[in-house]
Amino acid sequence: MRKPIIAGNWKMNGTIASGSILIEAFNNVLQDMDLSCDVVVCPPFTALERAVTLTRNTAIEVGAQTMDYHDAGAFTGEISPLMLTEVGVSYVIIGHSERREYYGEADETVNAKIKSAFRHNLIPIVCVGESLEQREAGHTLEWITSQLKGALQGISKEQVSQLIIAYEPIWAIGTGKTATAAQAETVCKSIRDYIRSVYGHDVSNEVRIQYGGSVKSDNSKQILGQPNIDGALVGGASLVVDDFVEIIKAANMADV
Ligand SMILES: O=C[C@H](O)COP(=O)(O)O
Repeated sequence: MRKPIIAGNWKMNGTIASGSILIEAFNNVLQDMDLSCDVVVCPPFTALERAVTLTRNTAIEVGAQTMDYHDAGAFTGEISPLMLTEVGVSYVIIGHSERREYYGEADETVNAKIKSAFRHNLIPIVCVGESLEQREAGHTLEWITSQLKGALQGISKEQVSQLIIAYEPIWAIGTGKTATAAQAETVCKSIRDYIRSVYGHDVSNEVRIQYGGSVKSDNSKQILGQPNIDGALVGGASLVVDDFVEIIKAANMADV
């Protein structure tokens, strides 16, 4: 039985003040709910410390949107895993398609970041996903498998069972064009099959796989009801209290 996990990726949005208001609003609603899923918010770096303070003793955990894989050094502009753990962050998104596209993050970097995250007890949320061209050319599964192979090189079975894989088709991110529940399930199942083939049955049963890409309150129930989808990585809708709460409610009801 895998516990669903809903993570809100705020991307480069908001301020410390607006993020605090959002978290307080989530807290107000979630404290009265009987939560059976994990809830994570991933604000921009500058708002992380406040987010950790505001979520102390609540059901909400805090994640970062990326990090460097070095512990320290001459890496101007970067944030290290040590800096994240000092602030009290528990999760880190790694290899988001926007990082891959705009900042040249390759599978080798993603792999180094996952290893670094585990060295510092951060739980990685590892993103994979195909472009529209790849989907239309029928290369989706092959591409996702190659991304996973590169990302998970040298990662132990135990670590694979602890990380989160987020399947995010690039064409569905921020476009309002969601993958159908069936399309998302097909890819998430094939991810689980791949994990089974390399790491065995137990690991594949334990690893949690999220779907991300225009998840909203009105499509979350169907997506989260799929047998191989254990949660969602939510962008835009995670900035709207009612929408994010509805998605959490859908995960709470999902029979995974
Ligand atoms: O990390 C989140 C994803 O990129 C999805 O973003 P979106 O829900 O705005 O499409």
